[in-house]
Amino acid sequence: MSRSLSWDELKYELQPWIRNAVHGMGFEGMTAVQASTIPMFCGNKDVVVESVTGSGKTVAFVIPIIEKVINDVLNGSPLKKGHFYSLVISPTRELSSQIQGVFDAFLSYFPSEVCPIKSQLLVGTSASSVRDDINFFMENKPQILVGTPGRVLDFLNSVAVKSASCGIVVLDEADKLLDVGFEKDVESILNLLPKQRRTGLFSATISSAGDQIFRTGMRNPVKIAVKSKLQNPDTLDISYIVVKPQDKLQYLLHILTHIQYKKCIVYFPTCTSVTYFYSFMKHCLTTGNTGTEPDLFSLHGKLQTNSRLGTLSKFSSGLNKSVLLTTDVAARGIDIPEVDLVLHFDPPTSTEMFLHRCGRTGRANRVGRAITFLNEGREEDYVDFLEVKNIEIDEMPFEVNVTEDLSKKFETWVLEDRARFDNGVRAYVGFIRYYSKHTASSIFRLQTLDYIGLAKLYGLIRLPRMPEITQNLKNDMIPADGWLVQPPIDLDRFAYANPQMERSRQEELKKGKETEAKKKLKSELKKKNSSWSNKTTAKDTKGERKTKLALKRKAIEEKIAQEDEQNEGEEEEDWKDMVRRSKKSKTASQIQGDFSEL
Ligand SMILES: Nc1ncnc2c1ncn2[C@@H]1O[C@H](COP(=O)(O)OP(=O)(O)OP(=O)(O)O)[C@@H](O)[C@H]1O
Repeated sequence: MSRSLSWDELKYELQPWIRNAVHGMGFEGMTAVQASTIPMFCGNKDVVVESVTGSGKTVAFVIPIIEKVINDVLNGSPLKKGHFYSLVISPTRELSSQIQGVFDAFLSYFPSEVCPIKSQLLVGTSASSVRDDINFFMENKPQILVGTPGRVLDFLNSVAVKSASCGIVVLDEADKLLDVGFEKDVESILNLLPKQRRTGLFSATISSAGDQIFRTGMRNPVKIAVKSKLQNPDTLDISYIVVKPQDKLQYLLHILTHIQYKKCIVYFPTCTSVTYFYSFMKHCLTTGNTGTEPDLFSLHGKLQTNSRLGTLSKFSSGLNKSVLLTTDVAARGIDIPEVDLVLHFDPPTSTEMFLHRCGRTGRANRVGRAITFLNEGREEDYVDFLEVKNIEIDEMPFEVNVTEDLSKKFETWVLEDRARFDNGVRAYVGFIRYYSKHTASSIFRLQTLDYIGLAKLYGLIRLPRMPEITQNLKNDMIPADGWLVQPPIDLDRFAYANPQMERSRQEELKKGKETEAKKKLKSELKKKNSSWSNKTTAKDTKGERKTKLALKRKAIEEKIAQEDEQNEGEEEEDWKDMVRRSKKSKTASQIQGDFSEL
């Protein structure tokens, strides 16, 4: 998006009110992807569009959809009950809501006296059901629908909704939608739509969708790729910093409180790690009181839709320096112009996700910076790996001087509430599972992970028992009984701050102790019985030995008798002496044998 072209150069005649809209919205020129996509998609072509993050792909499909819908409204027969003209699918609720916002921004310029053009959002929320969506749809008669795959499919499956008039469909973040997880729903949606339709696939990383593209039922699609040699936008500066895992949080807090930025997004590996670090970071920032602390927000996929959308809107509109802690749920498509810093607490599991995360900044020709933390050791190879993939990355251009040691503060904070300890363990275990899913598996290896350093990063007081640790950490490196603090904590007395949770823990503890006592009693009884039976077996073996001895004695006596018969006149020997002699000779020969083998 380095150079913008005049809208006059567009090889398609836009409706006058759309020309007014683009200028009204401050889009003085068009971007390269808009210049190449709009004429194709407005003509009768199916399109597959790949262009770097923040290059204006949304407008590149919003204009053709509006053009077509208005054409249908003005020139076709009136839209029948339960019908709609177009559909946009995106992988997340946030992105769907954002896309609907772009439609509405354009449509606010449309002269409503002609005929109102409306859009409707279809995403799962606890506040509204599919039935509510259908009722709203029947009442408001929107021509344009935007939503996430699950809710769109449920909606289209209703008998009240008719898909026959849908003439244009867009899959935004198409590679994600065609990937496992969404692919089945998306395929079912496409099967419900008329075959004679226009289809557009859009993403910054569409090449990774591979053959899946051909399963979307497109007819001779035009591939539009707006790219330079690099996969990241020119205005986006990507750098890395190598740290010991246990120092990472100090570095993060230092960067967030010491460098210049307006809005920052920090990506964590899992929902649990977002919640966990959010609580501790909030604690650190509120007790820091240096006046440079940013406002902190958290967002992840396990939160209710309304709360997610609310957080995103507060983060976007806040006037203070703000930080959003999140997961990959907010990695694709989210467009918040003021975001000028992105931090990867850990690199994501795929290169595509790395590009999408970084691409939340440096959008639309604005300057942005993305920094990724790399754990000391093997992870440093990630730099070369990205360069091979045409992603330019340099060492972070400034020093971080961390003086404060957070470990004591973290330990005190964790010991205040057992729930924090539980969450820390959950976050740590979740991270290790996440780590095993890296596509660059020769770099991100479980075998070389610093399990103890990471446990310190997660504020753990004790290492959890998990196969990844026992298989990859040498026994002498595992601290006694897994304790990372000395003296060890009395876990029975480690309480939850929440009284209800503590009450049920106490009950469980009591029950556990009772079962333990019962078990002990049972095992003692078993021991008693088993020693009696052991005695019996001992008796048995004693008896057996006696019989064997008697047999042996009998054999010797017979032998003596035979020899006596043969050697008459020789002195009669006591059989006991003979036994002694034979035993002695056996031992002697044995010793001789042993020596000879030396
Ligand atoms: N012609 C234009 N001139 C200036 N800014 C534009 C233009 N078109 C779009 N923009 C702005 O560029 C920003 C990025 O646009 P958009 O969200 O569509 O990017 P994208 O290519 O879809 O990115 P991603 O791949 O991250 O989803 C938005 O803030 C949008 O308002």
